[in-house]
Amino acid sequence: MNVCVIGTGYVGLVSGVCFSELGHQVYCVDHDSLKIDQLNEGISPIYEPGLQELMNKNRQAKRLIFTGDLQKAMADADAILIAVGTPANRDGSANLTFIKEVAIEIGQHIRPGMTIITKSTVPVGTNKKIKKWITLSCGHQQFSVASCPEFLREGSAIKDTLHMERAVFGVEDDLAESVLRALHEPIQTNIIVTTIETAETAKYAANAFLATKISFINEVANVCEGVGADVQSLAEIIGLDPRIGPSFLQAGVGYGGSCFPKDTQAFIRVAEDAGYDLQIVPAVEKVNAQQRQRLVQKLKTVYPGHYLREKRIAILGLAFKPNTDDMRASPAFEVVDFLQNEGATVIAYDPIASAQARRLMPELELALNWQEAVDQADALFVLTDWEEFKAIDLGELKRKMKKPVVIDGRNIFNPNHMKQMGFYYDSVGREIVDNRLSSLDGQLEYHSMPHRKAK
Ligand SMILES: NC(=O)c1ccc[n+]([C@@H]2O[C@H](COP(=O)([O-])OP(=O)(O)OC[C@H]3O[C@@H](n4cnc5c(N)ncnc54)[C@H](O)[C@@H]3O)[C@@H](O)[C@H]2O)c1
Ligand SMILES: O=c1ccn([C@@H]2O[C@H](COP(=O)(O)OP(=O)(O)O[C@H]3O[C@H](CO)[C@@H](O)[C@H](O)[C@H]3O)[C@@H](O)[C@H]2O)c(=O)[nH]1
Repeated sequence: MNVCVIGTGYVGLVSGVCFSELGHQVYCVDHDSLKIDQLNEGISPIYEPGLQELMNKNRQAKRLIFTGDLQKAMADADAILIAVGTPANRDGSANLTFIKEVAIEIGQHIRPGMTIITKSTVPVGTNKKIKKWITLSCGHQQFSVASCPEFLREGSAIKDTLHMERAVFGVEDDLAESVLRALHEPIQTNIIVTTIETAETAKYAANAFLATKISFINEVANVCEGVGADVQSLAEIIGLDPRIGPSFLQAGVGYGGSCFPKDTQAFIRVAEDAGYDLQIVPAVEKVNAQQRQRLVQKLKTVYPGHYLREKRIAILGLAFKPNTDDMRASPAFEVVDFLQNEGATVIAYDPIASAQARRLMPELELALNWQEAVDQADALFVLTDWEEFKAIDLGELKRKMKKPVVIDGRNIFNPNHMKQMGFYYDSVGREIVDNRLSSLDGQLEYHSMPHRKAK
């Protein structure tokens, strides 16, 4: 079938590439002409494993075309996918400016029988508005709208699309359902056909639930620190119960990214508009914000008072998660800010996100590799669980650092191993090894066991 995808960001580009891989003829449109030029040169503007290769394979097969010309892209389209951004307004509600612009532009080129499918994450009622905006623009209603929310994760977006766990079709009529079925035809998956309102709300509910799991395990981790329990072992124990499940129970510095922070906020606003005051989701956000603060405070144990002045602090990991260059709402922003405000000199390294960091954090000193970042550092924070960091030679790490202090915001190292190696090591919610400081031979100014509760 002929498909037009509007927006070539993380969702639009991945959808366009994957639907062309499935055999559809796909036009991808963006109003950012630099992006379109780059794509036409065969360069993906985002880092996503396998994306550039699959994109070029389908470009060469002429199944995938990038253009800034919406009219041309829509000319023969059966399905038009909207995949533009829905960032947060100041009050947390979803900003629909891009959606409205696109709807009006679609109305200028639409032909009877076309189906407009929203992939962007939008508040309930948005597809009705899209229908209204298109109608006002084209003067008729001989088209269908549908909500097909996107559930891909960055870092595994191709796999998540080609092998999706479910496809949700929020439809208003049989035409929209048949178009969505044909679009997804080669994919073996669970298909749920429902109302547009349910599909729209399901996306927010899914993200709010996943964020809740993370904040829940982070709270449990904080309790673990007080009672001397180990959150990773605990997560395994509770995760073996199929009613709970093992995923999204990784404690750490909290969630970031372009979705959870903005979608939890938007969901709160959606509920408010519907006359319901959400209780759980605001608490999830609060725990997430607190989690970053707790991590940086851990350094106070080592360097009290004006504890960071003239200290050199290394950061490993700037992306909000591994296998992406995306830094949107990354915990790194808050951690770096905090350390710099305390007078520390911060030097960071990320295997992929450094180019983004140069743009988004121009003041931040960037290292070319982890060795350069940790060289002569008084402490190291791990903020992203890249495989590269898990494989770090701990002997080399210790030799390079001025003080062997590691605060691990992603629990990537083994606490006992770190202790044996003579590190001062703290992580999130893991058993505190009682004599972890004794091996440092007085290298550190301050020794205490802050997490053990006095009984
Ligand atoms: N990033 C994810 O992992 C993810 C996953 C699921 C859902 N979503 C949702 O999908 C939507 C898109 O997210 P994203 O991360 O891909 O955003 P993005 O910012 O990476 O990409 C959006 C693209 O749309 C383009 N655009 C904006 N207005 C346009 C217009 N009028 N015409 C043509 N192009 C236009 C922008 O230039 C940009 O390239 C959001 O609603 C988001 O919440 C994102
Ligand atoms: O156990 C966990 C799992 C994740 N995270 C963090 O949570 C954030 C989000 O991770 P993840 O969900 O893997 O990445 P996203 O690409 O943001 O994907 C989420 O947001 C997308 C946009 O809506 C949805 O499509 C996906 O289904 C949903 O998982 C990251 O900072 C992770 O480090 C944790 O701290 N602990």
